[in-house]
Amino acid sequence: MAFLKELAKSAVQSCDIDKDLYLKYNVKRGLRNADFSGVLVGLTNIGDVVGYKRDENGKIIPAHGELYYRGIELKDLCRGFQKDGRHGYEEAAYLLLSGKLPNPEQLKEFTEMLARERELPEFFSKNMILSLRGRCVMNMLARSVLGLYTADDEAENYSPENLLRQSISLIAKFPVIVAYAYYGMRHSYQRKSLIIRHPQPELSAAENFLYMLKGKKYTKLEADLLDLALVLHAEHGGGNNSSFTTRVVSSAQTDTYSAIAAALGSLKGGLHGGANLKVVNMMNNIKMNVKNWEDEEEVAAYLEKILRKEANDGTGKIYGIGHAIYTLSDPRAVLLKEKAEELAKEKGRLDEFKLYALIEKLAPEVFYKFKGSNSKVVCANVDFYSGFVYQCLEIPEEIYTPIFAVARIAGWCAHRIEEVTCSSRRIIRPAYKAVSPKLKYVPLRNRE
Ligand SMILES: CC(=O)SCCNC(=O)CCNC(=O)[C@H](O)C(C)(C)COP(=O)(O)OP(=O)(O)OC[C@H]1O[C@@H](n2cnc3c(N)ncnc32)[C@H](O)[C@@H]1OP(=O)(O)O
Ligand SMILES: O=C([O-])CC(=O)C(=O)O
Repeated sequence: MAFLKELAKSAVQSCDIDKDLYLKYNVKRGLRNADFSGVLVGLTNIGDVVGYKRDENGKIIPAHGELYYRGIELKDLCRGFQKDGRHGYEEAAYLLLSGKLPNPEQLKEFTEMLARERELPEFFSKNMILSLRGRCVMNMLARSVLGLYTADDEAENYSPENLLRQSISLIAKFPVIVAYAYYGMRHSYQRKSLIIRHPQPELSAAENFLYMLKGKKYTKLEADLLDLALVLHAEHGGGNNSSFTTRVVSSAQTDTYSAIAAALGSLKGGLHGGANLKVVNMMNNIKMNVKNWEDEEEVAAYLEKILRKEANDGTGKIYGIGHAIYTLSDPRAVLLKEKAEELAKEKGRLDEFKLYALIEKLAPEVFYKFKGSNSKVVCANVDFYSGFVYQCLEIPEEIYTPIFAVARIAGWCAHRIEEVTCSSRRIIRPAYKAVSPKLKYVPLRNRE
């Protein structure tokens, strides 16, 4: 232990870089400009995330968020399939992958192809169920994705048709693997029964996922809500951490499974997709420590305590709040909140919903007071309400972040195809300036 402690001290000392050096060399920390906008690093035809406007001098003007999948506004897409009374994830995935909305025949064929592709390769299925020990479903999913490489005879074929075939297969298999991995984890770590349900081809992606998790015990509203959550999480431009990871790894001309395993590692992070579970844990902490959930002063004081690193997990983060692009609102959080309220009423959890809504209202005010008037404009992001929705759906919390992956696999695949096939592609290789002094090599015998 003492040796490791010493080693860690030395590592930390030799890793630290003065913030002023970033200014001196004009390096954008986190690839973010001083006005909080992102450094432009790529072009895409897939998703467009709009979080602010600019005035004639180029200054950022906060605005309500808009999200477009292949040029179509997300809220219009959602209203479209909701109005028809059908599920929308298959349509969204088709749109993201192909660039166009499907006609009825194309949607039928694509849906049937997805349903067929849900079956896992037999050797893999048996092997996985028996050997998938692990405590983290995201990591189990990443390992399974790498395992699928072995089952794919065309794993290294980068033709557009093959990339699409692999994409459809992964979109179809992700929910199945997550359900099996969850039950495998529960079996090996919590000593509970191992439940294996076979995927049902006649069900939509959302229904089939609920079926594999809970059997037939789900309502129409629950399936509709999960479908909406999948559509809302399917894509978010090229710059979000996991899609950018997919693009960086894909730009080196590696295989689909390696690129997607890397994206999963990114999404798991607590500042990205992992925030949905962090929000639920934070809310549990708030519920325990705030006596009156309707008292604005008491709630605000506790949020300030979180920012001061004196409460919750001590990181100073209010999870589910803030976004790299959105300022006044995240359109996905707006759409999810609407439905979350409906669901909370049905489930008798309106008190909790109201506490979420109060925190959504108070967090930006508390944040500005704490950070000062030049701080960035923050709002609730998609992760703020999603965990609450999954709680209402009685989905185990171990798979909150995996659900994000089940949805985002469509966006990752679209970005991979764009990165690999685009005629203007180049390996992504930015520059790092070395700021450490040059030292002389000292022979081992002469060192202290
Ligand atoms: C699907 C998604 O990935 S949505 C995002 C999910 N993540 C979360 O909800 C975690 C909480 N939020 C955050 O950490 C951030 O808002 C992020 C990571 C989402 C966006 O980050 P950025 O746009 O890079 O903002 P950045 O982290 O530079 O924030 C600027 C400052 O505000 C602070 N800040 C931003 N959001 C928060 C927050 N929710 N709580 C506390 N402080 C925050 C940062 O710590 C930073 O402070 P500093 O200048 O003193 O270092
Ligand atoms: O865009 C981001 O930085 C994070 C996000 O909301 C997402 O990936 O859905």
